[in-house]
Amino acid sequence: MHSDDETCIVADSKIITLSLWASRKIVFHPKHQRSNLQPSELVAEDNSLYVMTRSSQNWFKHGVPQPNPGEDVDERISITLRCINNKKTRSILLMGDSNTKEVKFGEGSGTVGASYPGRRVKANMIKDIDPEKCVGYQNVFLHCGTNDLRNEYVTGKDYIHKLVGTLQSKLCVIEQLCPNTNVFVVPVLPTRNHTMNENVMYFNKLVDVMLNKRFPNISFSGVYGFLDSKGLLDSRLMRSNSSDDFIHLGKRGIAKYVAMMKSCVYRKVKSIEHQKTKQESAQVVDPPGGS
Ligand SMILES: O=C(O)CCC(=O)C(=O)O
Ligand SMILES: [Fe+2]
Repeated sequence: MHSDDETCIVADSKIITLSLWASRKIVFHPKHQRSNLQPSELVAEDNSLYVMTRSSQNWFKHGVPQPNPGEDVDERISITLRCINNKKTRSILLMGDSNTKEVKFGEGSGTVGASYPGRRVKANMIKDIDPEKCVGYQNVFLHCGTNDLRNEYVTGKDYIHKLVGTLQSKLCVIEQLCPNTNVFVVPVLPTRNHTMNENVMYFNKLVDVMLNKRFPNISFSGVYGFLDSKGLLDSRLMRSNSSDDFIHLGKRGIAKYVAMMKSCVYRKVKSIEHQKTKQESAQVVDPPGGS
């Protein structure tokens, strides 16, 4: 039993298997204990195709059971087609509020660019983060927005502690579903509203502590280049056409945000490659069987 979950397989792609010459049973087993999914199976007939989603690989293992000893079965061949992208180590899923809406993935000017394929998924509040959407991406950016921290919602420090608890439980599920994905939590960008900023800073501080304690591999950085000398969101990075919008990034701000994401991914990919090379050369140097 196995999953087709190699990192080079494109996240939203289909995996297609063509069966020829004979039929076989294909079995599917859930991979995670916490999931309430049931095992299932299908018969792949001669001259048929069956299709699996890439993300189903994160939930199920599949396989073709061996014939019983002495059982006489016709020969079968299967051909499996997968969509591969060699830039996959740089694939990005960006999940966040309206401030991430203008981040455009794809090719051409004003986009993230073809070297970093990906997509943006809306999550206006922390409760809207959908861990299943992260599967298949090598890099996930969770952009915590200000919606949860609106002055009218924040009833006190307990409320902010609870929010961080919700974020922690979302991260636990992401960790389980996508153990090999690099996760980046982007701190909430301070705004130009002082009262809101107090809540933002308190939330960011708690998230920092929670990540250090529970998820030491998750990166949490990227805000400070967006602030002016007073610690407020730099007005030059904001939308210029509306004076009462004290939250949203404009074109320049979005470009800076995209550059920040790309540099986070680039540095992470390089450090993973570096670690791998170090491990490989250690294996070459080590005498077989150890000392
Ligand atoms: O032969 C089959 O139907 C399964 C093939 C398969 O799982 C694979 O090639 O990854
Ligand atoms: Fe497979």
